Amino acid sequence: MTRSHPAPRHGAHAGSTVTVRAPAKVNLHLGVGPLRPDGYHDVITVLQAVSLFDDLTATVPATAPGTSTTASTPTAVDQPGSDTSTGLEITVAVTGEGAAGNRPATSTPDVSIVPTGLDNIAVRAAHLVAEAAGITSARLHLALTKGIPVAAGMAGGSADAAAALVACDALWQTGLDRATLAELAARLGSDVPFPLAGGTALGTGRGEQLTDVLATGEYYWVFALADGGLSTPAVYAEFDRLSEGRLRSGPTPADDVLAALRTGDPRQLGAALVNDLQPAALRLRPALRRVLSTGTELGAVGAIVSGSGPTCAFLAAGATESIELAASLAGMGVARAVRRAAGPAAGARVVAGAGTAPVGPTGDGP
Ligand SMILES: C[C@](O)(CO)[C@H](O)COP(=O)(O)OP(=O)(O)OC[C@H]1O[C@@H](n2ccc(N)nc2=O)[C@H](O)[C@@H]1O
Ligand SMILES: Nc1ncnc2c1ncn2[C@@H]1O[C@H](COP(=O)(O)OP(=O)(O)OP(=O)(O)O)[C@@H](O)[C@H]1O
Repeated sequence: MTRSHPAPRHGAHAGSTVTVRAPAKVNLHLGVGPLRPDGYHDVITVLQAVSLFDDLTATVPATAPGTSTTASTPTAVDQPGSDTSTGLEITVAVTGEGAAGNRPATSTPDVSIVPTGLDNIAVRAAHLVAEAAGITSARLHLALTKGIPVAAGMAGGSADAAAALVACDALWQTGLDRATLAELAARLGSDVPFPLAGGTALGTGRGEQLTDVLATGEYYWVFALADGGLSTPAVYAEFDRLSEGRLRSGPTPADDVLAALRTGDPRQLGAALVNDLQPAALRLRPALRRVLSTGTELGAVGAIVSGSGPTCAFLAAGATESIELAASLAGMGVARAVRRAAGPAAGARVVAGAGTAPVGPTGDGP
């Protein structure tokens, strides 16, 4: 069965709106196996959601796409874009990290800009929800407020995709269950199921198969953001180049990180952090070596490239130490910007509009 514009009785009349907040991630362990025939790598990874967020507001526009205006703060930059490739008419506006014109002059434009057409992963997510629910015609405006740096190894696009899945499900009242949303998420990208779930989880397969892990404690992170982004496929390709000729079996298991998470001791976790993509990221961005050593010298109990980079993640011994570390790191001038965050944070959830749920205590940052 197909439906045209979702009917008012479903709550998706013009002006209906829902805002979903989704978290960034850091890989506490990223073991990478050899290249598979399908172009992916088997991984064993432990992911933690941290309190850097993207907010996605999905609205049924009151006016025709292209003529709608978007609310923005005086300093924000909007990128109106339109996807009308199907019966879905979707416009996108971006403010914050990755909005065009709002990035440092030295950044690489192709990976650091958030696209606003069908190539925006949130738009693709909306298409998947419509398809799963049998909706063939609808108008939608997606306003992204990005707090997660773009192409930075923190799964910002994946967070937006997870947010769009939850937002469209709520806005269109499609009633898709969590397992179906997780399945759609895995089709969008290896990292997408995780920001849907949040918390701390073990990822296997290409990273999309998640299992809960027993984790105690709260962890205080400091992130050193870099100018420009790194392309995830390029970092994996560099990983392949570096491992060429070496006999490699499967990805390294995450036992040390899992044991540390059970104790809740940040020092133990800091010593156990592993990222098999780090040598590749450092090869592509040699300057990150200095960022990592600076954080360690300033007292971080763990220092690692986040995912495919170029963000560097530092684990602090506690909340106070994270404030001191962030201030010192910012003062050293080795990073474009420094952000503090706590983990684990909650997964993608409605924070305003239909079905608003209260924001949890770990959901709003340190
Ligand atoms: C580096 C990580 O962020 C760690 O969590 C993820 O592995 C990347 O996940 P992602 O950005 O969602 O990646 P996808 O969109 O699924 O894949 C993009 C590209 O990254 C490479 N890729 C990704 C995941 C994986 N397990 N092996 C890969 O080789 C492939 O070249 C793929 O074409
Ligand atoms: N909503 C979006 N937000 C950010 N980037 C997007 C979005 N949609 C598409 N992209 C594209 O995806 C690319 C990767 O961006 P993203 O911020 O997800 O990188 P990442 O955090 O390094 O990814 P990961 O950690 O999952 O490998 C960008 O270069 C951008 O062109």
